[in-house]
Amino acid sequence: MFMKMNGGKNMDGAILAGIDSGQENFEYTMNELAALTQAATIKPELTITQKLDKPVSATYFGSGKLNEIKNAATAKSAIDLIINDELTPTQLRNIEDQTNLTVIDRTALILEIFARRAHTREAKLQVQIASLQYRLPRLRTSSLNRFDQQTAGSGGGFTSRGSGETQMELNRRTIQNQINHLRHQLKEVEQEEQTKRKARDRSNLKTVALVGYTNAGKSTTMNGLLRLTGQDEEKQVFEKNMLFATLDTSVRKIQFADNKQILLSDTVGFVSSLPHQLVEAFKTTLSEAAQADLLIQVIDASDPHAKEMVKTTEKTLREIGVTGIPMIYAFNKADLEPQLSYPQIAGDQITFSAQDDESLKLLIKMIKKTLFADFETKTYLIPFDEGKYLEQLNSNASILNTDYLAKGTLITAEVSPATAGILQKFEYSN
Ligand SMILES: Nc1nc2c(ncn2[C@@H]2O[C@H](COP(=O)(O)OP(=O)(O)OP(=O)(O)O)[C@@H](O)[C@H]2O)c(=O)[nH]1
Ligand SMILES: [Mg+2]
Repeated sequence: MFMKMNGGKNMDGAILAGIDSGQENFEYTMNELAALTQAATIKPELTITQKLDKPVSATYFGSGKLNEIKNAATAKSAIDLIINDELTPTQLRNIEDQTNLTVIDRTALILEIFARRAHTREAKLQVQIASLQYRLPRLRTSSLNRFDQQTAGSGGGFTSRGSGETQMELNRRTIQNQINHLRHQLKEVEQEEQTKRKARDRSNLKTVALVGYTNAGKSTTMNGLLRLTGQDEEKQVFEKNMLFATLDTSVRKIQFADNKQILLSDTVGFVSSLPHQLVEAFKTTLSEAAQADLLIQVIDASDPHAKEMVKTTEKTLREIGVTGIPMIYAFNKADLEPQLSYPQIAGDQITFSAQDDESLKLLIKMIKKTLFADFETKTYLIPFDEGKYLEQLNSNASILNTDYLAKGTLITAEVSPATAGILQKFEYSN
């Protein structure tokens, strides 16, 4: 695992480098790389970029640029080189040979952060598989050996290498076996999750999924909604100012004051160019959103790159097959932007703060309006000996009025199409 000998107190320094081939969001992805670097507790010392139409196939950067990087690293006492792209195994090896730095590409960096943040068994297995998958073609890429090699089981580690050809073959086979073994375990865990999911589906509740960029405030929104609707504190999820605080999916039932209920899920956040190994390994976790009736895309409105983040989120959603689900665009952290007035709704957008109750109430209103548009107001006369239907209404529907007549209870409520179907025989007309 990538653990610092000093316990992370004096962070390693790194040179950040990338190729600018005219892509429109280059600067944004370099900034994001710096944030990811910090999330892996490495200190970005200096950023070096090269304008090139496409990377040099053997060494990624041109040789002059590699020299510049090497000299800069010496001047800054940096020992890591973090590159804004996924490198080929050859590029990785060549750059390490030429610079004597530990080369960490964007994929390895994100994998490392995920490895550190994974808490649930499912997330741990998913990260381990993705990490091994990344390592497999790169087994002999490096001659530097700064990181512990006992990583195969724990899922982390930027690099790994064998001492010779035979050792390498052995490593390769071992890793492949390990991947197979972990996949098998993951399947079992996923099946358990699947069973839970099926039970939830049977409950027939509308489901809402929070999606969006990492650190946008999804978990804070979830916790705010839970608190406001009086759910137990233990139902709260983990929220923190760091990239990829959440790596698993939490689903909670929420009952509003008018008895309407939903299932709300909070899950992994996105980042630009999420490594394909991770998308693959996390598919089941991510696909929670695919089953939702409504998506709430949480956006950090205080981030200057909010627009790009929306694009990234939508691209990732398409990649994991989440399309055609109604979406609320929730522009969060409005409290940090003095020029924004909040809470405020415009069409399918809300400007709000997940830490502000008035905001959350307005969000609830919006959720209800979208999800329960097909609810109808009906009046029923339920005979006294059919009490179970009355109970059902009282616990599931928003009751607008109740009266007691000689023949039974006269009750007016807002009901779902399903409930309306069941209660049709009691419908009251005067
Ligand atoms: N000022 C302010 N900070 C907020 C608001 N909402 C969330 N935050 C902060 O933003 C940080 C990230 O919040 P999370 O809820 O953990 O973000 P997330 O989207 O779940 O992030 P990941 O789990 O990493 O994908 C935390 O430090 C929150 O306290 C808000 O409305 N205003
Ligand atoms: Mg979260």
